[in-house]
Amino acid sequence: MDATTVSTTDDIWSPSWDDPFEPTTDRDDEFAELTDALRAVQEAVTRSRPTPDAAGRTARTLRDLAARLAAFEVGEDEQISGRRWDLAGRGQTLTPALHLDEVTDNRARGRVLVGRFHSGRYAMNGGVTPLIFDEILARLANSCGRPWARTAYLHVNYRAPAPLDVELRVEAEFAGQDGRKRFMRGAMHHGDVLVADVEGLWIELKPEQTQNVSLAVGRGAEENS
Ligand SMILES: CCCCCCCCCCCC(=O)SCCNC(=O)CCNC(=O)[C@H](O)C(C)(C)COP(=O)(O)OP(=O)(O)OC[C@H]1O[C@@H](n2cnc3c(N)ncnc32)[C@H](O)[C@@H]1OP(=O)(O)O
Repeated sequence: MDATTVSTTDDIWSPSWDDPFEPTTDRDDEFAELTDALRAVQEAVTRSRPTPDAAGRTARTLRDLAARLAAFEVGEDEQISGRRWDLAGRGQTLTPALHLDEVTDNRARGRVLVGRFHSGRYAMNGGVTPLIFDEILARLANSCGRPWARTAYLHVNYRAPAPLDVELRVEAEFAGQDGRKRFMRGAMHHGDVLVADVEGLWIELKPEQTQNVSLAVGRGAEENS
């Protein structure tokens, strides 16, 4: 490991901003297991063609599980999902689980395997490619103590269909900085085949931009009523 290379341990994935989203302390493997199980359900539902009776029974079981978890509901700043920086996929299931192998000051690389849940037809859905790029580029843009920045754009070029159920390599590069603007680049490969590449812009947030946008929108609606 050279001087600029960082390991994929918890402290690296701790975000650099001031608290409210401080990584959760209950780093139980059971939550990782729960996320994996949810991914398995997503995949199984997608792959299946159940009878109406089986679909109905499964739906009732899933609703029952949702009701049981509702008893543990917390605010977004307290939830675990999306904040398990140590896990591939951060404990969320919107994006395919990205395994990050390396993040340095200016480069990141990882691997991802996409199942049928994220399929368009026989290949990865076109909307999923930006999700994966956003994940790795954002990690790099916001890593190594840099103040928090938000995606301004992602320009994705689709070069070849991305096959399912095989490992895809994903790379990101910190291409340059101009004031608050951070220019990012990335690429996705299957073997030697370039599947997609991307250019992205991240903008460092001003303090007032770190507020809860949804709350601000809610307040605006109340004031206008
Ligand atoms: C404590 C709790 C923490 C909490 C922290 C919470 C962080 C949440 C982060 C979540 C991460 C995400 O999921 S991000 C989700 C997806 N992204 C978003 O929702 C972003 C929505 N957009 C925005 O919020 C805003 O547009 C920003 C922040 C990106 C930029 O707005 P701004 O700060 O007013 O910037 P502005 O002055 O207009 O522009 C600055 C410079 O960037 C350039 N610029 C701006 N946008 C673009 C663009 N799309 N394409 C080209 N260039 C652009 C401008 O020309 C200018 O260049 P020059 O004139 O200086 O040369």
